[in-house]
Amino acid sequence: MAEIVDVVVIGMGPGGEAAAGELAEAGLSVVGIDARLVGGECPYYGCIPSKMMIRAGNSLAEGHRIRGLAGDADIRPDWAPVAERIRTEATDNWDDTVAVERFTGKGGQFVRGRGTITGPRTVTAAGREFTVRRAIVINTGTEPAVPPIPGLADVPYWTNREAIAATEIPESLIVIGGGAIGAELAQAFARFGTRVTVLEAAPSLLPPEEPEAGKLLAEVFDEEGIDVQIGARIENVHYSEGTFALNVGGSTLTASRLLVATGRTTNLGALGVAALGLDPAARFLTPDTHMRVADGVYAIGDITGKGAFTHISMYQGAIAAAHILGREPEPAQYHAVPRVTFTDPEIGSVGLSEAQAREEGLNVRVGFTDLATSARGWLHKSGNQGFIKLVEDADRGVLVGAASAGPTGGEVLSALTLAVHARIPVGTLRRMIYAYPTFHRAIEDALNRLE
Ligand SMILES: Cc1cc2nc3c(=O)[nH]c(=O)nc-3n(C[C@H](O)[C@H](O)[C@H](O)COP(=O)(O)OP(=O)(O)OC[C@H]3O[C@@H](n4cnc5c(N)ncnc54)[C@H](O)[C@@H]3O)c2cc1C
Ligand SMILES: NC(=O)c1ccc[n+]([C@@H]2O[C@H](COP(=O)([O-])OP(=O)(O)OC[C@H]3O[C@@H](n4cnc5c(N)ncnc54)[C@H](O)[C@@H]3O)[C@@H](O)[C@H]2O)c1
Repeated sequence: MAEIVDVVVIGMGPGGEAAAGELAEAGLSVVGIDARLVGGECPYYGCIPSKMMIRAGNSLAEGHRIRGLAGDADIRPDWAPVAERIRTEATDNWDDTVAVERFTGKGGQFVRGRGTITGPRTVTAAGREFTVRRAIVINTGTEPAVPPIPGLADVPYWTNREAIAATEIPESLIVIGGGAIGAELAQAFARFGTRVTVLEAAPSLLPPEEPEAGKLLAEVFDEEGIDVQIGARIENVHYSEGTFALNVGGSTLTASRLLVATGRTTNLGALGVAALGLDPAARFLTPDTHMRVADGVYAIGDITGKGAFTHISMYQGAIAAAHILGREPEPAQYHAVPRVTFTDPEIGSVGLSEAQAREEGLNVRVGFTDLATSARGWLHKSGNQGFIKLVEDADRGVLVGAASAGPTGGEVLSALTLAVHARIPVGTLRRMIYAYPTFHRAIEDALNRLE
């Protein structure tokens, strides 16, 4: 017999967990369903533990920068504290008891299992059937995508999940994919002494970002001894006795570990979206500005294809929860989505790239400045690589996109995100006073170079 509740949240990623908690606290009867861990990819296999690895790797890199700036240092990397921190502080040994209790403490009911939509208002999970009075919220996220390279499916490759859980540093690592995951993890492992090769099929690292970002990262990786092969065509993969062998462009590359970081995949068919009249073969669900994909059905997070970032999941979750509660949330806007790849230098960007702005037919002016030649970059010296790039819609006199690469590129991005989000006139940005000698003062230089 179906259990009648107000809301069912299928998948408890960051936005789903927050929305389910908010709805339960507001007094609705809420069932949260997750097949794996409450909180989703970010706390257990993504943002949080990967940034712990990166923080540790960056501290090693800073240690190496002592030479030439402040004397000498004897750096001996040790992965053990990183693995321990990830196990105990980040993931509770991949145990979500605290998150489950946080939700049930707000009055929610948690069901561990795979949720399937069986009708416009019904969901099944763990042998139970739920009928909703108000809403179904879909926050099922993504799974690592594995490309159809001959032999790959038969070898014990890592995805981000195994890489994050590594208790020992691999002697050598081949990373397939030089996107956000591949670039971040490649550099983190390399800084602990792993010999790393990155194979990227596109003509640059981080292909959706400005080409200057991919070029900069390739230069830095080269300086750090990371082998980067762009335009890579992997013919096949073999594995024998602890060694992976990849045939790439006529030569054979070997390593003790192989990380597949080639994007993400979804499975709307298995979720049962056909029962809602939606296309089960589609890759993403396309919500309206209040996150509805059908009457009484909301979708949030990576599954919406609006940017696979925790901040998008949280943003959309808050809108969906407010709408379900009958409030009038501001419609979702995506013209100023910020993103930061936490390599060193960090690569931050917001809004449109130059190429996207030109594709949209805008009258584009671009301002570019090299961070290393700014006052702060020059005095920072070692580790000062970076740039600011601004993309202006010259007809409206506002920035529609910007990129900020550098030691604190993600933090400098905040000013640029505000400018794009609030459509602040370029004239106003030019009249602003930029503190000397900050990294963000380079924004003023880039503004003066708009042409
Ligand atoms: C290595 C890595 C690093 C990252 N770093 C960052 C970062 O620094 N910053 C950032 O903003 N983003 C980062 N991301 C992306 C970020 O993790 C995701 O965008 C974020 O988790 C939001 O995803 P989501 O809300 O769609 O759900 P997810 O986090 O993907 O969670 C979905 C949940 O749904 C569950 N589920 C799926 N199907 C079902 C079903 N049928 N029934 C029940 N449960 C189901 C899953 O078990 C999972 O718990 C990173 C990702 C990775 C992999
Ligand atoms: N700091 C962050 O915010 C952060 C960090 C990690 C991940 N993420 C999110 O997670 C998503 C997934 O990350 P990802 O790195 O897996 O995906 P991605 O789409 O960012 O990068 C995948 C890369 O793999 C390449 N590729 C695909 N097939 C290939 C093949 N056969 N051979 C060689 N290269 C191939 C693609 O050209 C692409 O550059 C990202 O899009 C991002 O939104 C965010």
